[in-house]
Amino acid sequence: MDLSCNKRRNRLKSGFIGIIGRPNVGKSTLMNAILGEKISIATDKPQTTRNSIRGIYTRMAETKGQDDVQMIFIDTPGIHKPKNKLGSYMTGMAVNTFREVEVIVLLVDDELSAGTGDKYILDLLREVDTPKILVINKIDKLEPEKYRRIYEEYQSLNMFQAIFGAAAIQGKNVDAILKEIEGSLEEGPMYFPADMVTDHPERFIVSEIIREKALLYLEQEVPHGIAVEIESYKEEKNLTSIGAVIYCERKSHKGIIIGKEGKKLKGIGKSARMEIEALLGSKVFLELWVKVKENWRDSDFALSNFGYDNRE
Ligand SMILES: Nc1nc2c(ncn2[C@@H]2O[C@H](COP(=O)(O)OP(=O)(O)OP(=O)(O)O)[C@@H](O)[C@H]2O)c(=O)[nH]1
Repeated sequence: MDLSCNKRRNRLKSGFIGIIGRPNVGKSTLMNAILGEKISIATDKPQTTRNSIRGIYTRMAETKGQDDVQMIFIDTPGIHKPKNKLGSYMTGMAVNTFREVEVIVLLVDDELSAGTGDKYILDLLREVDTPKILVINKIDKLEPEKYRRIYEEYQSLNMFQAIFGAAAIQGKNVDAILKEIEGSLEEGPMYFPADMVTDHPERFIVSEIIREKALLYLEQEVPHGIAVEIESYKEEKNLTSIGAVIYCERKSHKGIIIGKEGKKLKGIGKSARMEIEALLGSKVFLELWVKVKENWRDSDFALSNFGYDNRE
């Protein structure tokens, strides 16, 4: 009898997966559905995600003979034709991601012929031979006929090893997507401990929550020229004190963010605080300031200052 097989550990399949797609298509929502935790912020305003955020999905096999799996997801910034330096930075980061990952998951929610910018992404994708999976997201609100058209249009490109319909917001078909990804992974190392869901420090997630709340509260006329910087972060027994600055590009925006009698800023602070308290599991004292930094999206200095510098 071969006793050695009793000691044999399950095989581990692991790898990096890039979730890509046009702004607002549901990438963050899909990643959150996979991870079951809120790692990446999701709003209905495009270009919400600026940094590549890693989410780590680990599944340890329940029975012998099954594989253990670790998938490290990279939630890339919305890709679009660059209009300024921040735009170039975001696109540059996304293209680098295509080359580094084991699998690319492209999310779409419309027909290519709708001219929504997916063509631009496809052109970039053609440059790499990484395996690609297509996810047609938001099927909960797509007419079946339209879904069929999107499906056929993408299928005719012969670029994808599999095409799925999904409703990330309901977690619909997420398991099937995971299974397909798993099929493309090879035996590899355990990159992160099994209980880790992100390699980003809590501070960063906190700043993203504040940015999300600010975007949700702001009027249409304030563009995406806001950034959040955590100035102080002090953890005490049952209280975390956080001081953060919301930077905007124009003086007139500052007034909008603060609102009449400071009401808007208070609202942003309150909803951010409640979510941060849930994240940290402690009481939070959150102080917010608003400062103007003109044209920060076109300034190399400000970009690297806010952590958006991709030059090694
Ligand atoms: N109806 C419907 N809405 C969805 C679905 N998935 C995402 N959304 C919504 O679409 C909006 C954008 O979702 P995000 O996950 O922030 O999109 P994103 O692609 O990460 O956006 P960027 O960060 O701008 O690149 C949010 O309002 C989501 O709630 C879905 O399956 N169905």
